Amino acid sequence: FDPDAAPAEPFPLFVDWLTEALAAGVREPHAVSVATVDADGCPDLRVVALRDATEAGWSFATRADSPKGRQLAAQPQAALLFHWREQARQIRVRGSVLRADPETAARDFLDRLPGSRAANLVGHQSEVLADPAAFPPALDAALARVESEPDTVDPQHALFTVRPRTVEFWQGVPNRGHVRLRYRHAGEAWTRERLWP
Ligand SMILES: Cc1cc2nc3c(=O)[nH]c(=O)nc-3n(C[C@H](O)[C@H](O)[C@H](O)COP(=O)(O)O)c2cc1C
Repeated sequence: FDPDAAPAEPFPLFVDWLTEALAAGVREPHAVSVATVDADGCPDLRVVALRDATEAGWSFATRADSPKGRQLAAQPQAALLFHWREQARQIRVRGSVLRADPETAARDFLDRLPGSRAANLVGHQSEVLADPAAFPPALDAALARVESEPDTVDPQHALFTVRPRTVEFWQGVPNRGHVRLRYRHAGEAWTRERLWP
């Protein structure tokens, strides 16, 4: 990784690194950790699937009524972390979070495979499952609904975009002289700065 040859903005570098991760055989490079904070300021963290990435930001989908959905409604800030172990690389993104309009979220929902839509429609994400036997019939009912009403959209399906304020590209180096390049959005333009390892 030659930071002096890096582009002026972070998004093209993300695309380069993602392309290289796929070529290097990184498994599930689109799995990304998302950090949010709860009402007490306590961090929360989980993995989600990256749905899209553009100049405007990094997007993922979840239920609006899940803990992360509620945390983002109250405090629309998040951090993302990609860790590509095979390449000793990580990418850190921090920024404000924007929820997509219902039409965009509906398109994202209908783009999914039937099994994924059914699993979403079951709902109750992260609620206590007092009786595990309650899940299979709930999933079967949701699958039947997806089959009989294929245009059904889960109103709780939400698409969130993290709009980057900082993006850091971290390349591990065996001698510990890890190469770090941080992009910082300052006003209209991006600033690039090297960081001590
Ligand atoms: C590889 C992987 C991908 C995942 N993708 C998603 C996802 O795209 N959306 C989602 O809501 N949960 C996803 N999950 C489950 C979340 O990690 C988490 O368990 C769930 O969303 C509940 O989080 P919450 O209680 O913080 O809201 C994924 C888990 C893994 C391991």
